Amino acid sequence: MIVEMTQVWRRRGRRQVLRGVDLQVKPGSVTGLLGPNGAGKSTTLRVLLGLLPPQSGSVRLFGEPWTRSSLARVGASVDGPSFYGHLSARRNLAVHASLIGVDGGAVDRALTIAGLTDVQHRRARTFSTGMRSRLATAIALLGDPELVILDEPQNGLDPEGVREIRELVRRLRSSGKAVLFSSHVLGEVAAVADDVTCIVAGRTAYSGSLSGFAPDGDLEAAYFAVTTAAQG
Ligand SMILES: Nc1ncnc2c1ncn2[C@@H]1O[C@H](COP(=O)(O)OP(=O)(O)OP(=O)(O)O)[C@@H](O)[C@H]1O
Repeated sequence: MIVEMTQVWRRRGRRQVLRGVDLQVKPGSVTGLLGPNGAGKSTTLRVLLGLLPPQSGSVRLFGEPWTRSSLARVGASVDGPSFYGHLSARRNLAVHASLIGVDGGAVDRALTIAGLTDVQHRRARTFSTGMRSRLATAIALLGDPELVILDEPQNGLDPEGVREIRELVRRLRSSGKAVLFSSHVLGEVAAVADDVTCIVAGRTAYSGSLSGFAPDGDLEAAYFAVTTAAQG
């Protein structure tokens, strides 16, 4: 397993936000993280990235107990796009590449996989929301990570942007990477995910294959059935 979280608990302020999160990500697969607003999806991703230590439970990455050094094999975009608006996409990537010590070849590979080669010389501040989202993902890809984590990548995108993210996620999978992304866009989860984890009120209500979650292909009906039952 690339990710194996078992019975993770975590408070934020006085609230017990996570109260039993189980999450698995298999090699080379795409996992969609679902759940209502405030269910704990972002908190779960933050625990995985070591931004918030778990109070209890176990977090394993790449088959071993979590360590900070294992994050070298993870690329993440969890806090929205962050880059220098006055620099081109290419220069932004070059700055990040030198920070993490990878060569110019990594910049070209990240531009290609994020679908930004044609606009690489444009200043980032002129980018649409969709292009910004792909630039953030390109930055996450620089270190050639085995696991890519995206927090609500479709957020605020128009239909074309949503389609570009779908194609990007598929390219990531075809290049052998595992992808974990949170989303409220059920149609996109249905279109790209192999597996689904659904968190409701801080607990995992379902974790397994997409086809097991929605055997008849109706992800919306399955989502409401699982979230209603878990809120019980
Ligand atoms: N910095 C913080 N301090 C205190 N509480 C927080 C903080 N961040 C989030 N929370 C609370 O933790 C709970 C879970 O938030 P989280 O962002 O993990 O949920 P989410 O499933 O990602 O939600 P959404 O779908 O709205 O993004 C919410 O009740 C939220 O108010």
